[in-house]
Amino acid sequence: MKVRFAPSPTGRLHVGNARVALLNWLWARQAGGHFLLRLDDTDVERSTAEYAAGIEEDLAWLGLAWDAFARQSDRLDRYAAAAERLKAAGRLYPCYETAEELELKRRLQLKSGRPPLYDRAALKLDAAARAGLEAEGRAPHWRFRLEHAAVAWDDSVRGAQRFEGDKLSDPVLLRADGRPLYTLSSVVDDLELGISHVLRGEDHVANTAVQIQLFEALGGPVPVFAHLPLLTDARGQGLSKRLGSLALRHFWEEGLEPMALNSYLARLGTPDPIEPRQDLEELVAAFDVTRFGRATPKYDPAELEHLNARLLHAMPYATVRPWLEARGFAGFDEALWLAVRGNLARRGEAGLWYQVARGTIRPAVEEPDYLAEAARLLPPEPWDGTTWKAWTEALKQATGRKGKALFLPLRLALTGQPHGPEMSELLPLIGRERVLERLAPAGAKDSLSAPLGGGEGQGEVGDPASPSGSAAAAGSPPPHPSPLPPEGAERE
Ligand SMILES: Nc1ncnc2c1ncn2[C@@H]1O[C@H](COP(=O)(O)OP(=O)(O)OP(=O)(O)O)[C@@H](O)[C@H]1O
Repeated sequence: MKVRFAPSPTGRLHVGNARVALLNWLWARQAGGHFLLRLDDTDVERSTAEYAAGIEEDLAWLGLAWDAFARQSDRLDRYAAAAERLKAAGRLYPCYETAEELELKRRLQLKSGRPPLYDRAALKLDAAARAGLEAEGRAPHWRFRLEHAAVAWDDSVRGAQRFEGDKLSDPVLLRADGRPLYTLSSVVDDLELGISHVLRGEDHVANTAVQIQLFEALGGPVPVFAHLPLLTDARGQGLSKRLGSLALRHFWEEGLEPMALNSYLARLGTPDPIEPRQDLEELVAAFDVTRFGRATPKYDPAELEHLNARLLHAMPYATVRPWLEARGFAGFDEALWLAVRGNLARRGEAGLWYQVARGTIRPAVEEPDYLAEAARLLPPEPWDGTTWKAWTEALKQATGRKGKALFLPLRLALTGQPHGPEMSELLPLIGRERVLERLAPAGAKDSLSAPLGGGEGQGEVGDPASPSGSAAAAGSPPPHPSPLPPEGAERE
């Protein structure tokens, strides 16, 4: 099996493109086949090298490595050779109508209630008429002469498909300047590069009917086709690379997990539940092209956010460790990761908890007298998961405080945040020395005026090695407290 993902480098990939890329990749991996990345860059006015590089960057971010690479602009001689074969076989014929003439014909057809099909007037021209038109300075464009027979295929997503050849217009394959159109270049590539399965958006269904005849005219095998409905945005609007809608690049700039997007796109449009998956291999094992339905799937940002958080909350330390190390979080060990991951909406927020447990923060000190009492009752080390309970129990006895009044000033002083991971887990990770410093920091009086959970120390908290445009990172946005236990609702 060999599949391909064939975007035009006319913009950055969007989630709809990513879905097609991912599903092709999964299909190939599951079958032990090959995945080709082909850049359809014959539209020289709109294709750019930057967009081509952007597509590679976006696919790399998703983790979709390609086994082979092709660029249509490198293969123009192949399309020209195929066109010559079609001409020799009488399947490609020259036409001389201008765009205005064609438009006029179209309008007349529509007015008289006929479908706007090309009337094949050019087929009736004899050699003298053609020579006359060329002498006028008209260069021909070339149309593929379709067989007026039924074209049918068994689509892996849509089921049985059938088009009548006489209800289709002979498509233009070569422009007047000799440049090939997509219909030709795509079929020549699929044939010559050995593509066995074509999975793409349903914007290509009508193309497929024509292309099947072209595959046959060029003497090659016809691939298996699968056409997926096009994804829309949350409001039901279509997506376009050219308009930059829902570009993948924004997802990675915002620090979204690529596996959250992969997990989402691999299930969207199927009746199966959308579950967070930590690696692509899990998605490969579960892939089944026949599960995808024909209804238009809507991209739901809230569902993706939720999935991203669920993915992080279950993420093994081994998965995140290289990323933590690359950011210079020395000593961000497994215990710390396990303590904080359940509070992350973005992995970049891990930097905040790194500073809480291993670095310095500006504690939000409220009620210094209470904190002084807390320091006095702080148990000696070694500490474990029971220390917090023992400490706060002693404080409760000594002060008569309970609930929010007992817990919140401690959390604020020790983490600088009103919310966060379980204090019983955090406390041993912060350690006695830091705890004492934070309960009675120098200049504590000044910090009383610091905004709650947002002291200036927050500026240092976060990712010490923020990516400078690196595609490898699941971004590192400025940290912000995660909405975890409601105030005063410590479960200790
Ligand atoms: N909204 C969408 N949902 C799912 N697949 C899509 C969507 N838009 C395009 N595709 C598919 O993505 C692949 C790449 O197509 P293409 O490069 O033409 O993208 P495009 O977004 O339609 O581009 P443009 O906006 O530049 O015309 C094709 O298989 C196409 O069918």
